[in-house]
Amino acid sequence: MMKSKKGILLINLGTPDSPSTADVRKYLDEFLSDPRVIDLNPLGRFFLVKGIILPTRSPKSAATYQKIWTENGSPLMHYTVRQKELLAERLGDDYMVEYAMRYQNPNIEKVLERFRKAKIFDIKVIPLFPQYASATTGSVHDMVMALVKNWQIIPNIQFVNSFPDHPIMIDAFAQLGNKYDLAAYDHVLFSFHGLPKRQLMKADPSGCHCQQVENCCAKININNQYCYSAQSHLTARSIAQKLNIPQEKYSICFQSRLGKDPWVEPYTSEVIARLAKEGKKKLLVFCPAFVADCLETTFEIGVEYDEEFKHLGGEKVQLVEGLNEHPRWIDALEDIARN
Ligand SMILES: C=CC1=C(C)c2cc3[nH]c(cc4nc(cc5[nH]c(cc1n2)c(C)c5CCC(=O)O)C(CCC(=O)O)=C4C)c(C)c3C=C
Ligand SMILES: [Fe+2]
Ligand SMILES: [Fe+2]
Repeated sequence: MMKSKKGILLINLGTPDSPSTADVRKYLDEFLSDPRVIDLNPLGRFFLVKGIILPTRSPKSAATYQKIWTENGSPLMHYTVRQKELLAERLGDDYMVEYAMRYQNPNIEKVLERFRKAKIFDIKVIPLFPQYASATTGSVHDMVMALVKNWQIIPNIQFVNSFPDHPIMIDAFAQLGNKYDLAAYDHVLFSFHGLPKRQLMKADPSGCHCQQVENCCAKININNQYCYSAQSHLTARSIAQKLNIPQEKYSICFQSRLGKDPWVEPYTSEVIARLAKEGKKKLLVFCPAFVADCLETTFEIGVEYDEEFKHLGGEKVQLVEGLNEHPRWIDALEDIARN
């Protein structure tokens, strides 16, 4: 067989084209209409998204996006582009590296067409989510499969599922943490993006482990190996171990709850309130569900939770910046791409 280049496709979640209310609404509409994200019946989802969430959340989210928007645009977009460029430099001429976003632009269909035009039919899809969730990685895989299913030559696609304890990525998070004097902080938080509890339970093939066994996420086993929460715990434990943070000095929590349904616990806001009540003054917060700074880290943790903690008597919530362009993270991406 002729040797052609190998394709590497990095895919992140997506971000609005601009921080205007109209563009944010368009983005939220596409995102929240995905049945893997709002996993209700189609009619229920339609009324919830179009009738309730979009009219109320679009202007509010747009105001927040305006605060985090930089001269380079959305941080999530900027760092995804840089990650693609830096990875391409590492991989050299044997590879064609592209990036796409699951929602909005650049869309996956257009980018897959670039591979087809370049006659590249050996493609590795790397969703930029260290922990698997049907709402993120699952949705990316679903979309790629739907798009290539009608191609004459169905490409040889390798789907990366997750990499919650990738040793080089863990090392990258640890190097970022080491920029701070850990001894100067009263407590360390590992705050992950949240997920509705029912979506966790759907990832348990036994139906009798997740949320039913005490400390169901404390160890990875056959029933929780694809559980977003169990994988998040694994990531946090691995970073804490690498940084020698004792168990009593760190907590794992989940942020960004949307709607009234129960989401994975404990909620970051409640953990922060408890720590303030216990008299803790300085918190260091890692956000290891994200490989780039974005609205959910820069604003929600770095601004909103900092203000909330101060209001409750604390002094500082210090956000550890995202992996972004860190060379050790690019090492990890290179390893994932090559192996
Ligand atoms: C890192 C993994 C992510 C999971 C899991 C996830 C699940 C999830 N998210 C929502 C709703 C929203 N998320 C929003 C922003 C957002 N989410 C992620 C990642 C995960 N989401 C990222 C990287 C971002 C930031 C994008 C950016 O442009 O910076 C938003 C939009 C912002 C806002 O209005 O708060 C919503 C809404 C649900 C419902 C969900 C699981 C079901
Ligand atoms: Fe999200
Ligand atoms: Fe669990």
